[in-house]
Amino acid sequence: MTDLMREACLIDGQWVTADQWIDVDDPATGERIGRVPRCSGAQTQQAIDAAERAMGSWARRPAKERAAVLRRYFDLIMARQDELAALLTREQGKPLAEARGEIAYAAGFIEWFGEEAKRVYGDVLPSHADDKRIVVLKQPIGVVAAITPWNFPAAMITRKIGPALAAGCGVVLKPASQTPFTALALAALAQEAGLPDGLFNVVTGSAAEIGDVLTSSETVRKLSFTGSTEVGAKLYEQSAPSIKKLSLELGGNAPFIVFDDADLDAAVVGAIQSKFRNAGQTCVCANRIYAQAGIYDAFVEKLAAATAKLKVAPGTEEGAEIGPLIDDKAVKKVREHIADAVSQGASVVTGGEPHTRGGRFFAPTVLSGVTQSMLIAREETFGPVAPVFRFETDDDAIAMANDTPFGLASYFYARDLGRVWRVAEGIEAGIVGVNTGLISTELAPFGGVKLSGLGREGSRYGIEDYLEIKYVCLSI
Ligand SMILES: NC(=O)c1ccc[n+]([C@@H]2O[C@H](COP(=O)([O-])OP(=O)(O)OC[C@H]3O[C@@H](n4cnc5c(N)ncnc54)[C@H](O)[C@@H]3O)[C@@H](O)[C@H]2O)c1
Ligand SMILES: O=C[C@H](O)CS(=O)(=O)O
Repeated sequence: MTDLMREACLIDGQWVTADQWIDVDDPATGERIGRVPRCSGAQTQQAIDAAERAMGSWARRPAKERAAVLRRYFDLIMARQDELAALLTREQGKPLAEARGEIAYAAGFIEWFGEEAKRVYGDVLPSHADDKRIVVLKQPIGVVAAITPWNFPAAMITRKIGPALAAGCGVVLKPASQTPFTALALAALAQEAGLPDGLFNVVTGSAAEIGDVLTSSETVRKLSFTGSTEVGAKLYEQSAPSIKKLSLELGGNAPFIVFDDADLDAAVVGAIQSKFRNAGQTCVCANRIYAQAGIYDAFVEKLAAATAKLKVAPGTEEGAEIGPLIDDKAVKKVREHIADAVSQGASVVTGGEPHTRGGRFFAPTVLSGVTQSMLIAREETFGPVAPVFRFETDDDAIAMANDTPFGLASYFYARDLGRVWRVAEGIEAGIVGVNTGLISTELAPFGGVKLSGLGREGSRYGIEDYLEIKYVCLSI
């Protein structure tokens, strides 16, 4: 059975190391769990060259054959779900139940795009002359560079390699240095599934050094990045000279609106699910909760009561619901947001302090009396803090929700049909959850507008970004 714990990188089908190493720690304990190579720029270039060599024959294989390999890959990931989840929790910290869910979600992208491989259709279009025929081909875009974040160490990877491999592309992946082991385990299983040597490469190391090689390479035709808007903008700029096709899944600042006709108990469940998943460390977490004046006090009371019941514990502990934050910097940002809000008049209804477990554990928190002028309204907290703002009218709610340069996810609870349509159409976001706090599925187009990014991942739309359209004009 394939060994999943790899302290080496995969380049051209070989597991390689480097002269220098990067330590990886367990966010729940701070203890070192292993190390990964600090790959060089030259090794990154070797990975690009390997991906280019391997993709030729892979793309020429019938789609049905590529699909069969991806199906085997899906089956292998699901067969090792528990071990992969345990590895993911050790390096990222999320509760084991959430990690198992992420592994299934991640495998879903491999399954979905394995099937989509067989449905990459071209066109024959009505011609402009009787001696001409117009044919449209769809072909793999070329070598893909993928750079991924630490908060979903499996799903953010397969959301990229799934469509890339299905389209016939070669891939070089740079995972986050905080969570490399899940990526390397996925690479080991890809080898077992039968992906050709060199088609899928994983390099760990200095983000800037590896990023420079990936963005400046003219062999790399596509960059798919998930992470902060700040880094995304930098990579966008670095990619410009080589005119790459980019997918950017960036930061968010999701509004969660509760109208006075909402089912309050359902809204509380949805707010808890959206806000506290992964201890608030997801790009689609409710970052600002707006409650209409007439139900504000009742909603805050219900939300605080449910929040106070959440179990804070290491992800491996039975019943854990809120794991540790990823690092000390994350704890510092949460504390800054709370302190700034309280200094401007907000109140801590529950939580508000680091958890008694110490380390990177933070008590799930509800703030009331929050206003748009506070840091927590303008920045992505990326932690377990639920700030509740009061609003009067529907127009006020839409205006406050849109008062951000971001536009990834948004949520609202209401039952009036006209209100649902007006708000869903008025919110500036790529994703709108109506009477639900959970929107994540490989079957839907995931992505943002404004500073939250470019492109969509998942769904039948997700493979288009890994294809080029070729117009063939036939003279007959
Ligand atoms: N839109 C989405 O789907 C989505 C999903 C998850 C996370 N995110 C966002 O990601 C952020 C948190 O994740 P993070 O802290 O890992 O983000 P980050 O931007 O710091 O890092 C993301 C990845 O980019 C790499 N990186 C950093 N600087 C780089 C550089 N100069 N050149 C090349 N690569 C570089 C990192 O090593 C990591 O692999 C949040 O803003 C969150 O909203 C967005
Ligand atoms: O952090 C953002 C991820 O995209 C989370 S999910 O895909 O919505 O689960």
